[in-house]
Amino acid sequence: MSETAAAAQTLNFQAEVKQLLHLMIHSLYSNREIFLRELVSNASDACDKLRFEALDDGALYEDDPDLRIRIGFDAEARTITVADNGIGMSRDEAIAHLGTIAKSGTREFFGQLTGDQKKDAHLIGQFGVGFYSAFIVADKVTVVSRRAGLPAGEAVRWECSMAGDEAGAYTVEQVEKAGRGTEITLHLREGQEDLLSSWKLKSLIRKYSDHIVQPIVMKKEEWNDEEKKQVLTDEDETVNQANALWTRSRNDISEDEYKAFYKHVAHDFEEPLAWTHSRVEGRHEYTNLLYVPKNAPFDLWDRNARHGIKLYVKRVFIMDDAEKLMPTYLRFVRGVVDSADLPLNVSREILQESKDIDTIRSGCTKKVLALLEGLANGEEAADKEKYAGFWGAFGKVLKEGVGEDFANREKIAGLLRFASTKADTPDEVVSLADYIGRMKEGQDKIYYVTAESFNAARNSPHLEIFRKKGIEVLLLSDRVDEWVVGNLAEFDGKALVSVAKGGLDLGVLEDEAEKKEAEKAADEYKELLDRMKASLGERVKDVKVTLRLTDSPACLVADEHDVGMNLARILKAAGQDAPASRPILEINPQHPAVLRLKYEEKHFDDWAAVLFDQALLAEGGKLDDPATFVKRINQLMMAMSGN
Ligand SMILES: Nc1ncnc2c1ncn2[C@@H]1O[C@H](COP(=O)(O)OP(=O)(O)OP(=O)(O)O)[C@@H](O)[C@H]1O
Repeated sequence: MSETAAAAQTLNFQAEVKQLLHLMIHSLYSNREIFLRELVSNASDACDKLRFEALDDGALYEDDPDLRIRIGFDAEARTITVADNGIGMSRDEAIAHLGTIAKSGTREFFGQLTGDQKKDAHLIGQFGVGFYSAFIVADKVTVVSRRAGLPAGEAVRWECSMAGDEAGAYTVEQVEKAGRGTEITLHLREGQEDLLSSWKLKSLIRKYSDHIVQPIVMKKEEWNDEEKKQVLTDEDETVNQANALWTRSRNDISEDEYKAFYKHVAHDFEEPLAWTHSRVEGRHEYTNLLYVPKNAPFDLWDRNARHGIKLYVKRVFIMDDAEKLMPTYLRFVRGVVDSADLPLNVSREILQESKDIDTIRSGCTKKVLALLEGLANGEEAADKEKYAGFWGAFGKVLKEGVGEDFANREKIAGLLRFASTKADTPDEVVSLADYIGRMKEGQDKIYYVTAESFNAARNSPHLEIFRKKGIEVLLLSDRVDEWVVGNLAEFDGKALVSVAKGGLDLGVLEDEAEKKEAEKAADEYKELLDRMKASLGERVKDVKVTLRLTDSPACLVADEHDVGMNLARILKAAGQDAPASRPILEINPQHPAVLRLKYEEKHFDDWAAVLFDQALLAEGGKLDDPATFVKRINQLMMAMSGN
């Protein structure tokens, strides 16, 4: 190792770390006890990693094969130490892991902070507080760590001291450390003295870290008659249960234990929304304990975001973030899968190919969908409330499943919730089953409209006839909704039909008299339709008399097999080529503006263009040439006022 690396060096924190430290202290103070949970959680992960790496290289255990976490305190020095004999950190790793935040989406996360302590505390919880939570209770933190496999002389000492509540820099230097692993010493702030007690620390461990797989040991205390107080002995005692929670039977695990374990695996601050725990036997034997979080993580939409499943094989930790274990549309699920059959040396590459993994994934997917169904259809009001919460946080992600998971499509479709014309509010509360239950006598289709915003959907002219007849229409305004309807042709035998595509066929809901009227109008208006078509030229595929409108003069519809207008716009915005297709302009023969057009000579082309453009605007489209549109409107207004 070079001289410079060995000498103490002062390095600056990444700007975001400084910000996080500051926020942590100010926003999380009322949750100060979590620091112990976070440090123990990291220590446990470090032990897991060592156990896994040692599968290939047993020498990493050195002469210390029993993994454990040790917690101690020194009342005089006012310190608490959390030590593990896990994988440890090299100097470079300490700099990278403790001096920077490498998570994707970090900048976006900081952009969301508001300065309101309560809200920010919540956000920080979602971001993951981790190691830095030590600074809630300590104003100086010293980390001494040696990576397994490195010689005793190549350990690193990392230290950061806060001046007031600010810390801008830390020091690293090379030191000796006999045992591998990490020892973190917290120099407590004023007012934290209550933490310097065996009783207090033990109760925190039992409360937050009971489920940790490795033993958490502390020195035993004994009553000393001479000193008339409890004194520490040299004897160790294990404070936690120290067994893998998921291997225990469901009946033996309390709600609180499940919740505490969730916070560890998910690095979440909040309690989970729901969980499913089962042992699957048969061709493949595995245990899964899967949680649905309450809130979306800050990086839900980041393609490189971590996935939340930890894979174990026969209780040996294999990997975090095993993305193959959950389909992408369930990427918010957190938890553990422990397989009895996979080889211990399984790698990400092997997972990609493994049929066993496919089976486990499909089993886990079913479990999560069943869990969600249980909430969605639950008798208890609390379940429904939970499902509404789930939908608010993850509904958009679940929608992706309709196109992604063919085998479970109908099930996923059953879990979807939409806004509709029934309530005419943006709240997504209507299931397809609700919709079908409310269908009109003789109605055999599920109608929907897609638009870029809820208001554009709600006010779409295409809804006029539906509103008049009291037929419910789903109002879809998420981008992903186009993907949903593009992949979901029917539900429960009922076709999903866009109200803005193809010829409107209301089947038996159609009024015969109206139909006749329209046919008559089509004959009567044939000449006008032809003239308009000729005038609009390339902009339209056809011009027809409509059945859809009651109030508006015109609307645009896509031909049956063409890409819908909203989807075409989304594709265009995403830089993708939508197949070029022209819309059909439908005109309302009852409307005075249309009636008038029959007799228009001089300004016919302007009228036709304005009708087209306003139909385009009404359904959320953008004008190619807004200036000309405005000019035409002005000209027509002047013409009407006799100028
Ligand atoms: N006891 C430890 N032994 C070895 N490495 C550690 C230890 N504690 C922390 N680290 C390293 O520092 C990194 C950062 O820890 P930190 O707790 O801040 O975040 P995290 O655990 O990765 O994620 P989260 O913020 O979600 O908790 C860890 O990923 C790990 O690589």
